[in-house]
Amino acid sequence: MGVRTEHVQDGNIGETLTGLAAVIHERRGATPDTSYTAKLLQGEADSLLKKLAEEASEVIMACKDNDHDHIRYEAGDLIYHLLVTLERYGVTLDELAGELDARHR
Ligand SMILES: N=c1c2ncn([C@@H]3O[C@H](COP(=O)(O)OP(=O)(O)OP(=O)(O)O)[C@@H](O)[C@H]3O)c2ncn1[C@@H]1O[C@H](COP(=O)(O)O)[C@@H](O)[C@H]1O
Repeated sequence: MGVRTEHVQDGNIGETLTGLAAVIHERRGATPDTSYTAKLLQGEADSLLKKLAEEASEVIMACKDNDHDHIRYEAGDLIYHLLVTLERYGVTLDELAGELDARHR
């Protein structure tokens, strides 16, 4: 686990996810030497998928500890790695939104 963020202000989830997904998309063309995201996008697919599973486990462990700040921090890692995974496999955020919307209409 990296340095835990103890105090954060609320944000706008739509803007945040859209902005982060756009940066991740741009990293398709970046060099893996300078960008962790580019390394996940261009390296072995299994390395990314393993990382995704690890991050999910870290969220679960934080929940077991009932540690609010830690849950938020690990959820951030999980969502970031999920966004990288969606980018790598060509699923857009608009598609994801459509999938979720179709379930509660
Ligand atoms: N949002 C993130 C983001 N969240 C998490 N991470 C990385 O995901 C990794 C998480 O790994 P771990 O949980 O294993 O934590 P760790 O501290 O590295 O390792 P351990 O101590 O657990 O062994 C860390 O390397 C984090 O830096 C992220 N890396 C990048 N971004 C964003 O992605 C965009 C592109 O950044 P570059 O990757 O630098 O191009 C930018 O907007 C960044 O802010």
